[in-house]
Amino acid sequence: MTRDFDVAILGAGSAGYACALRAAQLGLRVALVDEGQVGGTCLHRGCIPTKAWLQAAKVRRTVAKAPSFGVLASLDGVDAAAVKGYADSVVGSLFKGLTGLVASRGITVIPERGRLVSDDGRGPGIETGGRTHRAGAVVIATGAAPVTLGLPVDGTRIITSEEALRLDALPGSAIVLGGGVIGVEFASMWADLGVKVTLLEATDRLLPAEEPGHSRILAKELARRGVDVRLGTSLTEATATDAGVRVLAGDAELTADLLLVAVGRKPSSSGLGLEEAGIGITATGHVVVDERLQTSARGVYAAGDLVSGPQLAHRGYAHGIYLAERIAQLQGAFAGTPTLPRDSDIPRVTYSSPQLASVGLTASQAGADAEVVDYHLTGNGRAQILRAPGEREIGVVRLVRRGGGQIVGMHVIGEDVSELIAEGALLVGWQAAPEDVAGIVHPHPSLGEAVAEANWALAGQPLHMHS
Ligand SMILES: Cc1cc2nc3c(=O)[nH]c(=O)nc-3n(C[C@H](O)[C@H](O)[C@H](O)COP(=O)(O)OP(=O)(O)OC[C@H]3O[C@@H](n4cnc5c(N)ncnc54)[C@H](O)[C@@H]3O)c2cc1C
Ligand SMILES: NC(=O)c1ccc[n+]([C@@H]2O[C@H](COP(=O)([O-])OP(=O)(O)OC[C@H]3O[C@@H](n4cnc5c(N)ncnc54)[C@H](O)[C@@H]3O)[C@@H](O)[C@H]2O)c1
Repeated sequence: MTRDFDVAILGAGSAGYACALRAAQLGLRVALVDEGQVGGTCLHRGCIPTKAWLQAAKVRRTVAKAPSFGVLASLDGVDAAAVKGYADSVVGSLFKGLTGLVASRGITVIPERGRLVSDDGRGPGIETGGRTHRAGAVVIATGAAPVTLGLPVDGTRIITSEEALRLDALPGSAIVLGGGVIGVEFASMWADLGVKVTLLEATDRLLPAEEPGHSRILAKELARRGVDVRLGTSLTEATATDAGVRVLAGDAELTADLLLVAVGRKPSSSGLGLEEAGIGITATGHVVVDERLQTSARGVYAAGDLVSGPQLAHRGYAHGIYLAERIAQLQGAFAGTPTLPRDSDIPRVTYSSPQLASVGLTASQAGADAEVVDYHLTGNGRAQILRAPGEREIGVVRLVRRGGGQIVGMHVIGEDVSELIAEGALLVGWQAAPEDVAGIVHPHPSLGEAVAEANWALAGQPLHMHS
C-alpha cells in the first residue's frame, strides 16, 4: 500500500516538531503541518519572548541597584520597542536554527491549516486545502489558546499574553487577572520595568500548585516591589474605556491602562475532525488518550498541551520524542524501549523574581511520613554574592523524602534558582535516596551547594546547618 508519509503531524509546536525531528532521525518519512510558524507557542508567543522580556526587566533592576555593589550607573528609562526588538531577535535566531534543522532532516513542512481524516483502509491522514496526506500514523499536537472567560478582549485595552508580548510601549498601569504562571511572570516583569501593577487571583494564594510557603514568600516579595497583590479576588466585570480599562473585582472598582487576562489555556481540539473520527474530548477540551498517548481512533495519537496535564514545552518535547519512537517501533524502525515520563517527574519553573522551581510531590502530597528539609540560601556563599548588600535573602531549597526512603520532591524559590531544578529532576526521576547522593561533590561557591546541603541534612549529616 502506498502512503504519502510514515507519520503526519498536525501542529509544529514543541510536541509536534520534536516528534518530527526524532521520527526523521529514525528514518521515517515525516509531514509536519502548521498554519503558523514552526516552533509554535513556546518559540513565538510563549517561553522564549517572555523570558527575554524578563531578562530585560532583570537588567533594569540590576542597574537600579548597581551603586550598592559599588558600581556607578544611572537609569534613564526603558525603551519598550527596543526590548521587543531584542526579544524578536532571540526568537528570530532560534527560529532560523530550527527551520534549518527541520530542513536538514528531510521533513516535509506543509504551511496550511489541517484537519484529521479517518482511516479508510489506507491509514489515517491530514487534509489541507483539499488534499489528503495519508500516513501510517497521525499525531495531533495543536496546542492550546488563552481562556478569556467571555471578557471583551480587544487586543488593546483588554489583552492576553499574545498581545502583551507585541506591545512596543509599556502601559503606565496594568491589572493582571490570574496569579498563575503567566500572571506572576508578567506582574513581576512589568513591576521591574516601572509599570504600576495590580494582580488579582481568585484563590487564596499565587501559583496554587506550588508549596504554600513559597507562594507566600512570592506574594510578599512582589508586594515589596510595589505590586498590589489581591488574593481571593475574582473579577466580575471589565470594560474598555477611552482612557484604559475599568474593572469590578470583589467590592472594588479598579482602573488601569490595560487588563491582561491570564486565567489558563484551553486545548485547541475543536474543528479538527476529531469528534468525526470518534475521538473522545473531555469537558475541558482535552483529547482522551491511553497511557501510550493513543486516541480511540486507530493510528491516531495526541501530544503536548492537548493532553491533560502540565502545559509545558519540555513535556511537549517528551511526548513528541516518545511518540516518534513508539510509531517507529510499531513500523519496525526502532528496536529500543520508548519511555513516557510521568507528569509528576516533569519539572516546572516560574521565571518571576524571585524564581520558583519544583519537581515531584509537595510536602503535603508526600503524606504523613514525609520528611522535609528547608535549606535557606542565607547560608550559601554564591547567593550572598548575587544579592545586593542590605537586601534580605529569601531563597529556600526544600527537599521532600518519603518514609526514610527516596527523594520525592524538590521545591526552590530565590533569585536565579531555576537552573537547580534539573538536579531535582534527576534526584526525583532516578528515585535517589539522600544517602545515595551525599557523596556527589558540588562546586563552591555555587547555588547548587544548597541542594547538597539539603541532601546532607536529610541523610543525617548536615554541614553548614544547625541540626
Ligand atoms: C506566555 C507563555 C509563556 C510560556 N512560557 C513557558 C515556559 O517558560 N516554559 C514552558 O515549558 N512552557 C511555557 N509555556 C507553555 C508552552 O508554550 C506550551 O506548553 C507549549 O508550546 C505546548 O506545545 P504544543 O506543541 O502542545 O502546542 P503549541 O506550541 O501551541 O503548538 C501548536 C501548533 O499547532 C498549530 N495549529 C493549531 N491548529 C492547527 C490546525 N488546525 N492546522 C494547522 N496547524 C494548527 C499552531 O499554529 C501551533 O503552531 C508558555 C506559554 C505561554 C502562553
Ligand atoms: N514558566 C513556565 O513554564 C510557563 C510560563 C507561562 C505559561 N506557562 C503555561 O501556560 C499555562 C497557562 O498559564 P496561566 O497562568 O494562564 O494559567 P494557570 O492555570 O497557571 O493560572 C491561572 C490562574 O488564574 C486564576 N483564575 C482563574 N479564573 C480567575 C478569575 N476569574 N479571577 C481571578 N483569578 C482567576 C487561577 O486560580 C490560577 O491561579 C500554564 O498551565 C503553564 O503551564 C508556563
